[in-house]
Amino acid sequence: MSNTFQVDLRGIVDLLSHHLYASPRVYVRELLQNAVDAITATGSAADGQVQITTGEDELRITDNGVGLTEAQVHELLATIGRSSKRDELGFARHEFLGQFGIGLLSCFLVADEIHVHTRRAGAEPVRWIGYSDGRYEVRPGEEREPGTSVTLLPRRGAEHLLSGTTVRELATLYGSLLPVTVEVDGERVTADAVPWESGRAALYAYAEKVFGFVPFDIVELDVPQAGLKGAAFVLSTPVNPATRGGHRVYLKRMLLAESVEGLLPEWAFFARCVVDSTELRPTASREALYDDGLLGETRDAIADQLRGWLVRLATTDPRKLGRFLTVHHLGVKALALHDDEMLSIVDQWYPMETNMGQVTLAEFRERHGLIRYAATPDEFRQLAAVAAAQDVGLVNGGYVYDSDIIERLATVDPEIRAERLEPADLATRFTGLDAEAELRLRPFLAAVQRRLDRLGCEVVIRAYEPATLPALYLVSRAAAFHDELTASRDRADDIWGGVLDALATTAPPDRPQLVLNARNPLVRRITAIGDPELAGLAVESLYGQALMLGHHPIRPADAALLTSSMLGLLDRAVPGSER
Ligand SMILES: Nc1ncnc2c1ncn2[C@@H]1O[C@H](COP(=O)(O)OP(=O)(O)OP(=O)(O)O)[C@@H](O)[C@H]1O
Repeated sequence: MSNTFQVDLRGIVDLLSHHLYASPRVYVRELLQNAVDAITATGSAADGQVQITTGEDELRITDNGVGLTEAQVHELLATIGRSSKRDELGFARHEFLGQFGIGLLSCFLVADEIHVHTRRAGAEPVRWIGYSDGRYEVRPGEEREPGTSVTLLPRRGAEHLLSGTTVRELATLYGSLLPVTVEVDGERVTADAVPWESGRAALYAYAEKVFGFVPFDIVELDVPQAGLKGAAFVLSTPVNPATRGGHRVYLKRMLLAESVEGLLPEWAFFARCVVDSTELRPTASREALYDDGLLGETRDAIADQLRGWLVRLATTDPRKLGRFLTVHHLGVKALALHDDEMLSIVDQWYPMETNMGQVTLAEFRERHGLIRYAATPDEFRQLAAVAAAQDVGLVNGGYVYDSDIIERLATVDPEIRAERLEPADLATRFTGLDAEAELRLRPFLAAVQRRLDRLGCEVVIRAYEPATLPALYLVSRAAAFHDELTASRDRADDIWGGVLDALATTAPPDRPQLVLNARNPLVRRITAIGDPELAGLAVESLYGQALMLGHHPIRPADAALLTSSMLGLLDRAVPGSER
């Protein structure tokens, strides 16, 4: 025995109201959509008129569309899931907004009765009344022009959803770009033109009004395979790339939603779009885009257009690109750690701080071959001038993400070489003195070494540029670690002190170095004075100055030394004897 499924209308309405549609307010959209489809079916949308009137007891929407015959009323209005908008094979017909045959049911979210008064040209007028409990009646209708009026009698408690203000607001929201004329209580809610066909000035005004910001720039979007046109507004203030921005999407000129995701690739966090598409498909609730192959292609095409904008900006207006990166660099760089395209944009266009000025990594590679970088701002400050004087290019990798970006570039592209420069590496580039000079300076070095021994520092003398720099304090990473340990040891109690001592003994023995510059005139004079006490005070003072220059931490012992050397020098410098 074969039977037919029975459908419980209350169950269906409950399903729609609580699970399919996010809000009962969608009923206005569904009614508008039916009216527009009925007009589309006449083939002359330009003359399409949709009038909505609101009142105490009812809401009415009238269209001059195709209307329905009595047979169609039975077949289409009274059969859930039946739609005139599919072809014989059951596929959605391209020209219509609706496709599922359930939209009208959404009216039961706000009304207990739906009255449809309709006439098809050449047929008799019909009146259909549907009740939320699943009954319906069909009777002959009063004379009327071809077209349809749908009247809703509000459910108790839902009256506010049918009020003039709410309906005007909803009709404007969903329908303002529709290609027919829509009026609510005699007031037109449809615009004369879509924003992206109204010129750039109109687009700027649109962004400000609808999105609430003046865009940094506007990129016009055109994806023919999706019948998509629109605009991307580039944000003029930084945003967190993790907060996914939504886009305003229209399908066949009807608003799908104000905050649609998935239209842009993740890296395009800096843009908000408004688009209209004739080919992209909605989900059944019409609140999101159906994620199919076409959406993927569209995303790729929009990505290309945004990338094209960035590249164009780089060639036509690099200063503007610079401004863009100033605003969005944190986001752009954060994404560059995961996204190869962003990585390449950063590589090509983002100027980084180097000891040769602000240059992009791509330019830097061109000039220096290898990307040498300092991993912290302190290391950079220590090394920048000296490295520049030696003609060693150095990037400050100390800003957020910069070192990681440099390292990732080298991982992604085997052609790119990157190397972290350590202060100690620099010492190997300094020139040693000739044997005779070494011999001559030995007593001097031995004397000053004795004074600096207790600070754990080794004094050496080398010739290097710039000659204006008298001394450098160079710490290798291992030595820096060792220094931190000693500083902690000084502060720790006995138990921890023991542990730290054990660690310290395993730390490599390379001590921080105070490298005096044999090319510096002051250093030359210091090494030549016969007075060992004065020479000692001067070197201690240079030690303090080198510490500060490199932004090294000043330990209590360093501070004490600085004070005593300064006072000692003053004592020597100020003439007169104690009274
Ligand atoms: N104003 C109208 N004029 C003419 N026919 C209409 C009108 N409103 C509804 N209909 C007919 O009733 C059918 C069912 O409408 P309903 O809104 O339930 O579904 P749909 O529009 O086909 O699809 P969807 O569920 O995607 O909105 C429509 O396919 C259409 O044939």
